[in-house]
Amino acid sequence: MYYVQEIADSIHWVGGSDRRLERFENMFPIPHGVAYNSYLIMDEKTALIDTVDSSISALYLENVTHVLGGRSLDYLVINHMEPDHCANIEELVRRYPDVKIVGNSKTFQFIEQFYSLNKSENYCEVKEGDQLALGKHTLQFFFAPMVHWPEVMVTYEQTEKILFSADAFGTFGAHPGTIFSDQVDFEHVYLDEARRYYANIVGKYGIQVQAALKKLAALEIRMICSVHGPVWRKNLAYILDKYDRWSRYEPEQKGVVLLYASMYGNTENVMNRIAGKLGEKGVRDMRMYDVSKTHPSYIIADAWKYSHMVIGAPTYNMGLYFVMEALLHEMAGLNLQNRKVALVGNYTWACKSVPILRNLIENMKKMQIVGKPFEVNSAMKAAQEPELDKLVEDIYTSLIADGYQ
Ligand SMILES: Cc1cc2nc3c(=O)[nH]c(=O)nc-3n(C[C@H](O)[C@H](O)[C@H](O)COP(=O)(O)O)c2cc1C
Repeated sequence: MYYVQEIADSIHWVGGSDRRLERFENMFPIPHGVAYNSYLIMDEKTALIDTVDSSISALYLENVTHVLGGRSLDYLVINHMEPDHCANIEELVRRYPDVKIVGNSKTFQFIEQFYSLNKSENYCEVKEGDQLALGKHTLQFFFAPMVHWPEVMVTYEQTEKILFSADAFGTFGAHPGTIFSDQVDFEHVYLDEARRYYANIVGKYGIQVQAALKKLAALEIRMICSVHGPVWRKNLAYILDKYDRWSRYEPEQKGVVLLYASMYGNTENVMNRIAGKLGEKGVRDMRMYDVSKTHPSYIIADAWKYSHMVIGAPTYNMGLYFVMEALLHEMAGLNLQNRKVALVGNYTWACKSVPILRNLIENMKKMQIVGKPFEVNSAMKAAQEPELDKLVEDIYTSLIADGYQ
């Protein structure tokens, strides 16, 4: 049976949550599920903003039917053509054959690639800044290309001053029973997942996010309605500030992420010793990951959060341990930049891990290698203690120079 909420005068949330799906995009674990939001405006004309994933189609269509209350659907606005928001376009057109589909030229190109609608007479193409009057409400469209697909646009409702923001400001995590960010302890319930969503899905496109934020700064926004996660009606500056920081690749927090690969425990031992020594110096903000154990999306999210990384890995078949190599390629692909990085390499007969690690890091933008990379020949020996202490001191000095307290 339907479940909907009116979020503003005549504007209804008609989405839902999926807590069964193991991996979002078949890649990212989602232990807290995921929410798919769609919004229906009931005015002289009716307008539905985006749709949802096929996993919740049945509930979604009941929601839409219930709110429409026997009326027809006049407009279907497609801000984003990713299938987790578009799965219901064909069914909606079948049910409401006269519905006007509102999008830009790229939207319609993608509709035709994904579906076999053959309903171009229903297309209502908009350009940057165009307006659509529904009665009391007027929608205005702004393009946000590559946040994070080329066709993406956002829709601004002028009367209630609501931004329907597509994937922007979204997060992993199903609705916990409430749909507004101020009804939960966002900082503890959602923030880590919002960062993981941003870093892994939108992170590559910092320049484009910055351009979109600049455009939106000209609007008075009272509510942000993303297609994932909670609706923002209070403290909007909080999430806007996070997006601004994340998209500038500026660390949120001074601190150290230690990530290592290790087969027999010798690299792990050195990483533990580094963390222990940093702890003795008073560093509290540290996260340590075995890259073979933790899904890369979590490590990448923390790399986005913290200012420093220590990366350790063994040499493997004259190269770098595969899992570490894959993770660093992923980080580079997501455009992570502006971090301070210390390196640890291990080998038994010829050390390749250090030069490869150095090369991968130096090929990323604005990365700074801290201290002298520490090489372990199979297992660390007591004679290397002063050298390790020096590296730890260099990491600590760099943290303090960055303002760590
Ligand atoms: C399949 C395999 C390939 C390896 N290839 C190399 C290599 O090309 N060069 C080298 O010096 N050591 C190589 N090693 C040795 C490890 O890098 C070395 O034993 C290291 O100390 C392991 O670190 P860990 O104790 O953290 O796992 C290889 C080890 C394995 C299991």
